[in-house]
Parts: sequence; C-alpha cells; structure tokens
Amino acid sequence: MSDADARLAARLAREAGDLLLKIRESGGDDLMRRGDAESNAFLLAELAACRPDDAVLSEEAADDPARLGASRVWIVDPLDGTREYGRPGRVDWAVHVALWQRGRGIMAAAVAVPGLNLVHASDDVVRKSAPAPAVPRILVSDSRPPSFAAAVADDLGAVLTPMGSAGAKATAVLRGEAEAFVHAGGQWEWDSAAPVGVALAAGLHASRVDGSPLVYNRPHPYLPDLLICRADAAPRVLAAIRAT
Ligand SMILES: Nc1ncnc2c1ncn2[C@@H]1O[C@H](COP(=O)(O)O)[C@@H](OP(=O)(O)O)[C@H]1O
Ligand SMILES: [Mg+2]
Repeated sequence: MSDADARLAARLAREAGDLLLKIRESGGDDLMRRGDAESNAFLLAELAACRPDDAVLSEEAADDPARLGASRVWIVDPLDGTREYGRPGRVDWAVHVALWQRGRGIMAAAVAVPGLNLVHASDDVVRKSAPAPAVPRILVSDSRPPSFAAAVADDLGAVLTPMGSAGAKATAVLRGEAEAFVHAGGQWEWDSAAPVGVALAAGLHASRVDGSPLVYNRPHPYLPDLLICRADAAPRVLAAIRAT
C-alpha cells in the first residue's frame, strides 16, 4: 500500500464528505443532484492538481477510455448511497476514493462516512479480532437486497440488516458491527473499489459472491456482486451462497 496515496485518498474523502454535509445542511430539493455533482467536481479538481498523470474513473464523470491504458487509475464514487443522503437523519451514505494500479489491484483507498464523522483509510485500519457472535449479522442493501439473502441467513442462523451505501456497509463490518456484507444483482466498480481496498487492508475477506477475485478497471466497469466479511467466516458464507 502506498502511504502518500492513502493519505491523499483519506484527505479527499474527508473533504468531499465535509462538502456534502454542508450541502445537506443548506437544504433545498435538489440535494442529491447537487451532492453528486459538487462532490465529483471537488474530487476531479483535487486529483487533477495532486496526481496530474493519473487517470480517473468516477461514477459522475464521462468515462475516458484513456484509463484502459493507464497504470494508475483513481476509482471514485463522490456520493455512495445517494438515495439515503437525500433522506433526513440517515447516516448510511459515503464517499469512496480508491487507487488502482496495473498488475497490483487496489493499492490505496479511503471511505468517508460523514454522517458518523468517520474516515477509514487503507493505511490506518485497526484489525479487530473479537470472537464471532452466536448470531452473525449480515448487511444487505436497503433497496435491492440479494434474492438469496434470506436463504443464506437461514442457513447460517444469521440476522439480515438492511443499510444503504456499499461504503457504509463495508466499514460497519470493518468496525465489527456486523460479520458480513453481501450484495448481488448489480453494482459498479466505483461502488466497491474503495470499500474493498480498506477491507482487504484490515485483513477482511473480499471477493465476488462465487469466491472469485474482484477485478477493476475493465472496459465495462460493471461488477454486480460482492462479499465482504470476516476472513474466518468466508468459507461458510461462500458455501451458504453456493447452496442457494
Ligand atoms: N442492482 C443494482 N444495479 C446497479 N447499481 C446498484 C444496484 N444495487 C445497488 N447499486 C448501487 O450500489 C450502491 C450501494 O447500493 P445500496 O445502498 O443499495 O447498497 C449505490 O450506489 P450510488 O448511491 O452511488 O448510486 C447503488 O446505486
Ligand atoms: Mg455508489
């Protein structure tokens, strides 16, 4: 992991999060559009200034095919959990900043959860080793949970908890507030790159739901499913998904 890149990711995620909090406080009916657009503009300007030679893939910017030949690509989601951001009182939304490097994968990452005043970065994660609870907690999308979620929870004797934002869910697992986050049915590289970067840095398991590796910076950046969980739980969770 590159410390300078991880520090930059952490600063940008925090500052974009502060900007999003201010926009939210100012009110108005176009919060979600403004949040997406202004956070994106901030991140693109900072990356252009601080890493002018790197490519960028952002949810909110036109895809520049130059990234396909680049050796370093920042994969950013300026506002993950836009739907929840637009709902008063919700804290399950996040800012994602990740650096992908050719031949190496996600090498630096940060996820800010501004509503909780938290920034998790790949260079300062705390490894948790609390024993697993008797009833594991599995986080799923609030709006689009996997079709197999109930069957998997049943198999594992787990409880399902809906939550918005991939970054919010992944970092809740990082903090030991849940044992797993599972998603299927649709997602994009920017939804998972930074959450996966911080999860892997913390020693968690991160893969596709069939156990195969997550591959980034592909021509079509669709990456529809994801499992992030305690490393010791991964074999059982993957087996439960396979059995559905
Ligand atoms: N079936 C699907 N197809 C495409 N994107 C999806 C999806 N389900 C979830 N996502 C995206 O994944 C992110 C986390 O979703 P969720 O909150 O449901 O877990 C959201 O990103 P954005 O808020 O950045 O659009 C959401 O749009
Ligand atoms: Mg997103």
